[in-house]
Amino acid sequence: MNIRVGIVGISGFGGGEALRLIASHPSFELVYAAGEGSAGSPLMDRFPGVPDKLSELVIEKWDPTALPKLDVLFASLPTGSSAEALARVPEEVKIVDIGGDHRYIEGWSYGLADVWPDQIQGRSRIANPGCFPAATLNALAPLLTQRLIEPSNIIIDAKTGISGAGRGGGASKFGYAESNENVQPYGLLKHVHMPEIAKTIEQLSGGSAAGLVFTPHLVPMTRGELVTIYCRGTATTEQCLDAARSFYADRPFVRVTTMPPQSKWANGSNLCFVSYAADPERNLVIAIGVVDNLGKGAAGQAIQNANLICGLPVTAGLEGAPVWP
Ligand SMILES: NC(=O)C1=CN([C@@H]2O[C@H](COP(=O)(O)OP(=O)(O)OC[C@H]3O[C@@H](n4cnc5c(N)ncnc54)[C@H](OP(=O)(O)O)[C@@H]3O)[C@@H](O)[C@H]2O)C=CC1
Ligand SMILES: CC(=O)N[C@@H](CCC(=O)OP(=O)(O)O)C(=O)O
Repeated sequence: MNIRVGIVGISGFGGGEALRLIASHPSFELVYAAGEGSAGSPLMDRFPGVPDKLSELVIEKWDPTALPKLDVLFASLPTGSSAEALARVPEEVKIVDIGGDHRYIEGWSYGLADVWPDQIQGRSRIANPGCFPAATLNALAPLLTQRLIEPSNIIIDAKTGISGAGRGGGASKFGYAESNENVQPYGLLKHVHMPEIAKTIEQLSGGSAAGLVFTPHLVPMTRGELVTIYCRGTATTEQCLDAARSFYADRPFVRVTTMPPQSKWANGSNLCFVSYAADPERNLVIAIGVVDNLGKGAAGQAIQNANLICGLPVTAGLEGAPVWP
């Protein structure tokens, strides 16, 4: 079965990763590529390694009212620039928005695909989670649903590869000289991912996430993301691991490990690794989550969501092993 798909924002990091995954997807056929500055370029010029079957495709100027016949559109536009245009996409075209404009917005389902796939199946407007929420919420979901931690006392310390900031334009602040051998905290106290993390914590636990603290750091790697989450609770390490093993028993993309996971384990894949260490006497639970920011953090989870809304096996096109080293 061929499902006709398009990508807007294909020249960017998220769009490019969606292209890579769709190129080898068993059911998706890429028939539409769009952008702004890249419009008019043959796909081959932007991505010289693109498979032959896609070599004729030319990037079009993004116009939601001039789409070819499409079943699914992946939108990978800068947050803040997709809401108005996506509202004009015909109703019959399903949308997965990789950007941040539709998270917890009426009419859109929050696509936390490993946690609540049943809330995604059958929908046609999916807001993909941000990259940090993807790593964080997958690690926390088993603990919150089993009431093993207090939802109101969670501190997230996150590290991300530079590609998390996107390809950017000429004014990009993430050149080699600034980023290499440098660690940079940012978004203190008010990062844009706080609301979606807090809302999901509250939804999963039924309690308040009022004390949430989240501090991301840019580290000098291309891809990858690791979150270390400090929580209050009296569960043991084994109880946390068991809760996660049973929560993710039939979820192919989340691996529960006893060893603390490393960012490289997930690179190039849609996998998420979670692990836990707890000391009941100190009322302390540490949860760790690892994703590839462009995989589970963006395009991988977007394909997973598209599989769910198209009624395909959830693993279709996502079975490739991570890249290592
Ligand atoms: N990078 C990551 O790890 C993650 C990113 N995201 C989100 O995904 C979205 C895309 O991010 P990312 O790929 O990193 O960003 P990039 O900056 O790499 O790419 C964004 C692309 O959007 C296109 N674009 C910008 N403005 C317009 C417009 N007006 N019309 C059409 N196309 C436009 C640009 O294409 P052109 O070259 O043609 O101008 C550009 O290539 C963002 O919302 C981001 O926050 C989410 C999770 C993780
Ligand atoms: C390194 C870096 O800048 N990362 C981005 C997260 C990318 C992402 O998930 O963005 P959206 O929520 O906009 O989709 C950030 O912290 O904002």
